[in-house]
Amino acid sequence: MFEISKTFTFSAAHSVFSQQLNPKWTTNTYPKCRRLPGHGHDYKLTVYLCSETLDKSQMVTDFHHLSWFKQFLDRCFDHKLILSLQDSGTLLFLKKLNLIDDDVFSLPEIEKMKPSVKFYGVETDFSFVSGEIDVDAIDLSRFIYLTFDNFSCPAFSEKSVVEIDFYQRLLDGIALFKYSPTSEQMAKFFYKFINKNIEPLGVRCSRVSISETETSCATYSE
Ligand SMILES: Nc1nc2c(c(=O)[nH]1)N=C([C@H](O)[C@H](O)COP(=O)(O)OP(=O)(O)OP(=O)(O)O)CN2
Repeated sequence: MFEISKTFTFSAAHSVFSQQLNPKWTTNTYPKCRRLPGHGHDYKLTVYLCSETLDKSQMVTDFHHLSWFKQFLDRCFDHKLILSLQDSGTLLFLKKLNLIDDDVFSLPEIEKMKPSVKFYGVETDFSFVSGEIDVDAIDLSRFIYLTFDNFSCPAFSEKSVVEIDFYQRLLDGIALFKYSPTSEQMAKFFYKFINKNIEPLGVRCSRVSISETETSCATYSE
């Protein structure tokens, strides 16, 4: 069996609402990773691909054949704040901004004008989808991961310019993850996503490792 690996980096923040520290095992009992505004990491993500045989280039596959994944990371993870749809704090925050109601995401009107935003998502079967939200609301239960870009809205007053800038910076910067954004859940997400999308290339992702810091790492394989 051959195995190759390629390492990617991206900078992102997350809020780990699920953190619960056991005082018997740590002197740091305050779960600081739960803080809602999030904390950032320079993530290091290593993707391992395996194959029994080599292709016509005498490779498992060319390292460049992962450039689609690099593009996905740059567009959907780099400089995002990853929040969880399981986190009651995240849901309350988005509800207070009139962005969600139950499981439905929609854009609030700004001074009677209708905004629009592009979305990039990974659905529950791990397929990638993209589109535009304007008048339509979207059902959040379709997604394991959802992020936004290019929020825009016509502006006719100084007040709406400020409000549009607020929603643009907020929405272009947040990503909603179905699970808690721990290294473990993110490693599993990337493993499943890569395997779903790399199948036509004739190779398999054997594992994914993620490091948030120089000294910590989580790996997922099946
Ligand atoms: N098993 C996991 N443990 C922790 C995770 C995780 O995803 N899986 N995440 C965190 C936090 O995100 C934290 O910011 C990073 O972890 P940590 O290694 O504790 O980082 P520090 O730099 O604060 O560690 P020190 O070695 O104490 O300086 C926490 N745990």
